[in-house]
Amino acid sequence: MSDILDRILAVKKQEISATQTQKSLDKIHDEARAVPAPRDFLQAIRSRINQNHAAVIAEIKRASPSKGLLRGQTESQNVSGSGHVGNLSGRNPILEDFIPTDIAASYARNGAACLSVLTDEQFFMGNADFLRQARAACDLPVLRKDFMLDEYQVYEARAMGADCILLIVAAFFSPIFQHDSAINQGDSALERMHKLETIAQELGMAVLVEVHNADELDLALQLSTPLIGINNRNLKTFETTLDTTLQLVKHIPSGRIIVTESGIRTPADVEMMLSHCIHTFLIGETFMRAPDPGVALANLFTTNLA
Ligand SMILES: O=C(O)c1ccccc1NCC(=O)[C@H](O)[C@H](O)COP(=O)(O)O
Repeated sequence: MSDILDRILAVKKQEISATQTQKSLDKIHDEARAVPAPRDFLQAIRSRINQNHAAVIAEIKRASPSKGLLRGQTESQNVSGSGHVGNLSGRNPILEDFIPTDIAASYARNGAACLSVLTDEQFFMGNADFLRQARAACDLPVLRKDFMLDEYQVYEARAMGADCILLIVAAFFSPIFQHDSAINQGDSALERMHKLETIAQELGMAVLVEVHNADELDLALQLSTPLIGINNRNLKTFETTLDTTLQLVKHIPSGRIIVTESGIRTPADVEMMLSHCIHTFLIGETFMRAPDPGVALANLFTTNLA
């Protein structure tokens, strides 16, 4: 296995097959159609920008492969119930703990356009319940942040309440997709991405397509979604450089909404992106490490768009 993405995708392959054994594609398909209608992710971004504000997709991420635990505890956490931690005597849950409802409400109060919630359990300590809890605690549209390869995961995303899915182009260039016929079922990378995009759109969800380099961008631009995420994190070294966004943005035609993802930490980072007309940001770690993630958002985004 060459990098973290390959290791994550190998686990996703197992998960997809195990989950389908428990719940059939037909059943998850029905559940996806039975949940309340999706919230408009694109409109939430556009409306913040039209009001002269940066649009922030604020992430709820308990841990990450690059940084380990970011917020909360690893033990005694109730992930399947309310999301609230038991036994808090002597500690301040807002300051110390990972409580998706509180984080989501704070993000909403402080001007986030949308939420992003990690649902991957093994590498990010995420959970589908975190998405459900966060969405129920506010009116913001929610991105299911996970590693999609298969149509089952798109229906599953909608069934858990997601309003947007993520398609990481690198996942479809990976050895596991390219060489495993059980996963690709004869589809090329572009064919599979098209299929997943179409299902998401039919279900009323938006699609954020994510790239790290020019080859991935070529493929992303063949999809119809206007939302193009440029991830500043190198998945082999975990280093982030905002230069990735600045280089790739030159090759994106007008009419797309560019989302700069990963490694945004300081007001200077935000100002630099705004000065290059990049108005949409996906930020996790900087907010997760702050005592109150929503207040950290408000403090990072103090200026209006020009
Ligand atoms: O965050 C990681 O370590 C990571 C490792 C491997 C694949 C993806 C990873 N992160 C997913 C993301 O895209 C970020 O959570 C998101 O862009 C926010 O980044 P940040 O603001 O740096 O937390």
